[in-house]
Amino acid sequence: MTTYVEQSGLKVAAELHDFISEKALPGTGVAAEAFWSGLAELIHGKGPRNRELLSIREDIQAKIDSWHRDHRGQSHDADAYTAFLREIGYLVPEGEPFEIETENVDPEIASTPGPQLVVPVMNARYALNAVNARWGSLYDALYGTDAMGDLPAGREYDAARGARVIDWAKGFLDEAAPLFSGSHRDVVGYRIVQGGLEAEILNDQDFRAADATRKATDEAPSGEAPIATHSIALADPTQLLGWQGDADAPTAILLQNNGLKIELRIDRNHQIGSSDKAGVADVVLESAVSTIMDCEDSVAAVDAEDKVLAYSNWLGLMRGDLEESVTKNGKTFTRAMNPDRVYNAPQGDVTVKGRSLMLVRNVGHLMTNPAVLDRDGNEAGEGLLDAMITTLCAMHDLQREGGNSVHGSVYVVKPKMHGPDEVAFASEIFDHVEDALGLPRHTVKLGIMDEERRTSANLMECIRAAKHRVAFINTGFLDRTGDEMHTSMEAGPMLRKGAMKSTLWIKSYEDRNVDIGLACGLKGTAQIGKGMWAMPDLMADMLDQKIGHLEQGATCAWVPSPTAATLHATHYHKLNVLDRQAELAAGGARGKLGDLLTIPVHNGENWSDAEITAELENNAQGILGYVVRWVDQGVGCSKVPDIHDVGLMEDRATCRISSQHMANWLHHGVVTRDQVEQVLQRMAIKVDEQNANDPEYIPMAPGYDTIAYKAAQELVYEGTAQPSGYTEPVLHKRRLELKAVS
Ligand SMILES: CC(=O)SCCNC(=O)CCNC(=O)[C@H](O)C(C)(C)COP(=O)(O)OP(=O)(O)OC[C@H]1O[C@@H](n2cnc3c(N)ncnc32)[C@H](O)[C@@H]1OP(=O)(O)O
Ligand SMILES: O=CC(=O)O
Ligand SMILES: [Mg+2]
Repeated sequence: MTTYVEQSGLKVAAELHDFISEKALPGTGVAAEAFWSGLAELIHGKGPRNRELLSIREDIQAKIDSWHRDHRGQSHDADAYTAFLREIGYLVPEGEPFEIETENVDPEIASTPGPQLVVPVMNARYALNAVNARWGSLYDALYGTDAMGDLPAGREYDAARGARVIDWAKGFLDEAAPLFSGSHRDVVGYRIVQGGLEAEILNDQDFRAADATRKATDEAPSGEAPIATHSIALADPTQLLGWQGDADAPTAILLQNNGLKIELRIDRNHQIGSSDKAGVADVVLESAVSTIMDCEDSVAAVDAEDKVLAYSNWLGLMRGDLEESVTKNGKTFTRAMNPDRVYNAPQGDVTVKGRSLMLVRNVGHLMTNPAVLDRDGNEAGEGLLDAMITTLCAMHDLQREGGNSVHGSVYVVKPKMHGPDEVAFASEIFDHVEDALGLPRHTVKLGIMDEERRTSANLMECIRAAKHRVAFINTGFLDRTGDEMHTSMEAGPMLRKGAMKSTLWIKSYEDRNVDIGLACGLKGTAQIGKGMWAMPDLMADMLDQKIGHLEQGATCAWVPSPTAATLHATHYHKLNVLDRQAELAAGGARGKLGDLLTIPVHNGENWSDAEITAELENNAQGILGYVVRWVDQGVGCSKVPDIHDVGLMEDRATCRISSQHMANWLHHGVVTRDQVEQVLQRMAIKVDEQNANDPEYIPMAPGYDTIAYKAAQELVYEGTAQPSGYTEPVLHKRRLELKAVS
């Protein structure tokens, strides 16, 4: 039973009340009375509009459903469909061209293309790891993953594999920070001479003849024995930003390329450095330039207890004092936030950020939460709570030097908004929050997730609706795929999930997002981001493919882990995104609205029984593997093996896709309910096996009546009725049920 405290007409769960009064408010200068009355006004003042926007969603969806039912059996008339979407207000008129006017944006967002990490904020261990993932070891990322094509064979250090890592990394340095001539592979020592980097390379006679431009350090008179070494500068000497240690024997060298930093760590006593010609012990890359601390799809937060954990961790990150005791490989240590890094430089010391720039993802407009009840006893809008409380917590950062934002901004990512009115509403919420907390107007910057079809279709107007706040737009293609299916649920059976990647709508969606972002002046002020790499263990594939996001013009793209951030960072050294954006802008818009509105229903081909079963099994396994941890253990993001045993990142958005897909095929009779139930049961056995080593695991078979199993059934069987196809209502309800019985 939740104990509530009466406050300004609200009922606030006691643990949330204590958190706000004792932890979040002190030090902000905001009086308790001002906070609670501001929250009450927000909930009572904006709650009705919030509910109205949700009912507009339902109303529009009902009209689209009817249109498809009325046109069933006829060939699709794209013009009539588009006219209908305009008539019902799904498509709104586009206004005059404009440019965003967001101010005080930190360079990590405005002008430094690089990886963006996402992390469940309720997991302090991971969140701290994420904030420290601003810097990551390239050697470790290459050695410990399949990035070079294979995995390490055992736990002992494999020197041959180590040599391949070093060779890869030095080849990378030759591209990102080339020497005037020769290769980093041949360097036997680095030093700083007159503020410039000099790389020592062993002489050879041919080299001397071939390269008259090099600088010899101990040049021997002509005719005498060959000199031992000669020094070579960087091809672009301005790439050197600083160093640590003596100029003659630096311990670290800081380089920069395309706005991203690279640190060579030099230590001839280190296990790796001692066997390296140049004493290089590691190549450390600036990796997660920014990180989204996620209160949304990667967490399971259903009540005050959960929300307080999420808010406490965010507060600790904003105060800079979050710590967690971590036990790893038999050792226990305290994980805290890394300090900034200081280097020598010709013009004095250079300090660079040691931590990733943090954004916080609030929840969208849909859910409510029992942590606070309004004056009528209804649960408060969770998005309203997040807005007020995450901003309050971020005020601790605004009041200290050397924290997260050096420009006095708070970065909030707002997901799952449908169209410009909902974006305008989000901006109004933050107007209210700023007034209540005494913050200057537009302190809070907004990241707009372009992940619902009505937002993609009206993206320019969505950006205009928050033009003083927009700090990013991002193609959340996972939710977007779920919404694609739900919006056109009545149009017919959808393509197989894997085929969605090569559809016309998705290409147009990705292109248009960049086109519109550039046209609205985001370049140099705000991020244009792309989606998650959802296969955390397939790093070779990521290295191969994710550069595509930069080619598409994205200044950041999501990665699931620090290691992925380090590897993805190498892409930003290979391709200068700001140049690419200039090229794309000059080429004109590519994505077409007509293509965006094509519906990915299957084209009449006959799927074999085996294909249908494979599709069902894949989806069922993903749902069940995710739901068992969400409902039974409160884990909102998991790595779940698919039917090929590839670990996939599953969160609420991927669960939305799988459940909507199954619901769609069931709805259109591609499969029967019996077939679905058999597959769910078969996959439940498999998921039970996969979790056999987890002592806290609650098996689903042979009863198939656990709360988690029922959640999976409901997500599928009631899938067509879920608002926008979201999984939150079912997951929250079932998790609360589980919490109540345990
Ligand atoms: C559609 C969307 O909305 S996408 C956005 C939501 N998704 C996410 O946020 C994904 C975030 N990623 C994750 O949660 C995890 O990487 C998972 C669940 C995918 C995999 O987690 P695990 O199975 O525990 O990963 P694995 O065992 O390979 O690695 C664990 C180590 O990596 C670290 N790690 C993994 N993911 C992250 C992360 N996102 N941030 C920081 N550290 C991380 C952990 O701290 C841990 O290291 P430690 O022992 O030193 O603490
Ligand atoms: O939030 C991201 C997505 O892909 O959905
Ligand atoms: Mg999403």
